[in-house]
Amino acid sequence: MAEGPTGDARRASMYDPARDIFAKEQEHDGSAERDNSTGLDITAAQTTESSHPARSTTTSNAPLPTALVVESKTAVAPKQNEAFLEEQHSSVTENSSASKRTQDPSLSISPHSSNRPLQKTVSMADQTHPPQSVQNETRGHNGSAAAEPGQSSPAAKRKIAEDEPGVDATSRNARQQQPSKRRRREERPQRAPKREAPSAYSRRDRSPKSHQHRDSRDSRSASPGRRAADLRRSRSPLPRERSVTPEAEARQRKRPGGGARLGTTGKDVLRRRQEERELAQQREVERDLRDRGVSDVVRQHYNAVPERGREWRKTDSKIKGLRSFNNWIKSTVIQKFSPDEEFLASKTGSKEWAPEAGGPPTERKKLLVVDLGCGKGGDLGKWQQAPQPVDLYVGLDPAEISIDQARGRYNDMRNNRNQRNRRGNPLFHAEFYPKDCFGEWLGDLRIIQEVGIDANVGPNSNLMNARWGGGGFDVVVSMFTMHYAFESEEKARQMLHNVSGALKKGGRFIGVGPNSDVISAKVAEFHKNRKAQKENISKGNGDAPEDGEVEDDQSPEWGNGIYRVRFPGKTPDDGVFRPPFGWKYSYFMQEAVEEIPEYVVPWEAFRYLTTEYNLELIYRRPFLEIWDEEKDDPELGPLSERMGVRGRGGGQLLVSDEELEAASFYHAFVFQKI
Ligand SMILES: C[S@@+](CC[C@H](N)C(=O)[O-])C[C@H]1O[C@@H](n2cnc3c(N)ncnc32)[C@H](O)[C@@H]1O
Repeated sequence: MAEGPTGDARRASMYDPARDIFAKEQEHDGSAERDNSTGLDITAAQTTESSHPARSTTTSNAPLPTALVVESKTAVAPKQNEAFLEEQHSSVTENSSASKRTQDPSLSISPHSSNRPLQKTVSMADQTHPPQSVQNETRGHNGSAAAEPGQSSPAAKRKIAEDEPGVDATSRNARQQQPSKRRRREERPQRAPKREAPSAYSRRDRSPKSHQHRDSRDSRSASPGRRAADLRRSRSPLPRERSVTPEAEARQRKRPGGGARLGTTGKDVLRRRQEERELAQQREVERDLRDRGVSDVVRQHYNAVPERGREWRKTDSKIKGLRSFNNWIKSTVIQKFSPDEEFLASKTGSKEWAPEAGGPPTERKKLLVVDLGCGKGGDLGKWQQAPQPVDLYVGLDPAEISIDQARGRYNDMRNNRNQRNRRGNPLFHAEFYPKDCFGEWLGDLRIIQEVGIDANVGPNSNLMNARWGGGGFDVVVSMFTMHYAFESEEKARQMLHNVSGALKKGGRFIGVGPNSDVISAKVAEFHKNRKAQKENISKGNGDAPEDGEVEDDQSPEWGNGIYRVRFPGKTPDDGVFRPPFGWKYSYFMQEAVEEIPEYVVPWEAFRYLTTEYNLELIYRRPFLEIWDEEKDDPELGPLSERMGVRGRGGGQLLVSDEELEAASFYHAFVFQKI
């Protein structure tokens, strides 16, 4: 049996399994009520059509940068999506009165969504957005100063003095009566803790003017004077967490003896609250343990996958065709979507500089990239070849051994005498950390803080604080990792909070992963065939069933000699995964992974969630369509030959039919932070 939703975080617009909707929570009577302003109904009526996937998808009608708008003619999406995003659109506009928003902060809609219709359902083929130049902004800095390492407390030092041999009690008393130097020092107002120097990445100003200077501020090329000036600049503090609970307020108001004046009712209330708090803590611990169960399996699995080296992968691997194909797809999305508008504009001739024209690459603004689930660093080379040079690459993954291997790979690249890429760009700076990117906040990593991450994103974000916010990364990337986030709503939201928080406005979220349309179609087909089989048998046609042959508890499974997908339990007859979280299946692929648990990422639910985090879809394609569209591109075509996807000189495909079938399980997507 596939697991149901496991997240129970209290947030605006949580998935409500009882009613199969994303509903806003209203606290006034203690019960969750649906708020139509953003609620998303996935009712039975709407989903009846979804078992017939339509060749259409939805996209917002917000204008996009020309260079980044890529029209999809063929992305497959269940029709259900049209209905529920349509509903979302109408309910947002119906309820968008400013007065309502101000009265109830939980209903606040992001500046973007309140200024324009949030969603419109259109076929991607119909997309004709006017260009929009996403303005680079000067953003507020939210990096926080690191605390100084702790020193031993004055009390502890006094205790040591008391125990000092050779010091008699009288002189000790005398010493204690005199206000000691130490005491006087303690009584002086404390100075603010010393701030640590920000890294070169933390001060990257996003105003166009400062672009000219940005690279000179890089720690590796900055002049001492400039760096000193950088260090002198103060950071804006993170918005302080306010005491929001009644208990916290009560604590602040409390005066000596106040407790005695509390009546029995007051004490009962406090006791009840205390019990509630303890219960909530206990639930949190239980949830942590449960989540850690699956995460540990995944982490241990990837830690155990051997690193066999490039030569083996290119020659001896039984799935070398598939490896090459998947790598080419990743390179393709990196090449197409990592550059920013300014860089693309310069390539199309509206600016003078272009790498081919011989301008030094360091004059250009370089990219700051964070890779969620970087594995063993297999994509480092792809980033090194990115058209717009990368300044910083941060690789994160919960598998510590993989992180060590990624770091090793990067060090090998550094030790290579020829570090420059085909375009002459130097090797970027990279850092690697073990991190669960879907269960934890990325902002507790120092390098992420220094570049910039804004906690104030998502459905609960506060408009006032949002003005100051904004992450500092140009690109967040998730290559074959997001399916681990859909274990629960809480994890899916944590992932999006990290992604949106880390991205600056206009930044791109690039990913590849299993395509739920393929999974839904396979599951629906499985149930259809079984139904037909049962009907056939009950009509007396066909052979009598073997014991357990047409049992209800059978579940879908498919694949071929190199890959296999297997659901351990019941699946929806129509292939529509409701609720959208926790649908576990096992995935097996030759050499790459043994059977490990993954979770369906129901595309429409994911799309809906992204809108709550100001992420706008700009591209989505199944892998095989990417090949069809890009294989003859003047750069990507030859790249496919160099990468061993096809023979030299436009030769034949070196990927077997079984490998292509395995590749058809995946799609690529790109969102832009708006
Ligand atoms: C199939 S590998 C992909 C690795 C790499 N992105 C690539 O494309 O080669 C999946 C990776 O996701 C990582 N992963 C699993 N759970 C994760 C989590 N909670 N946060 C970040 N990464 C995770 C695994 O450790 C593993 O390295």
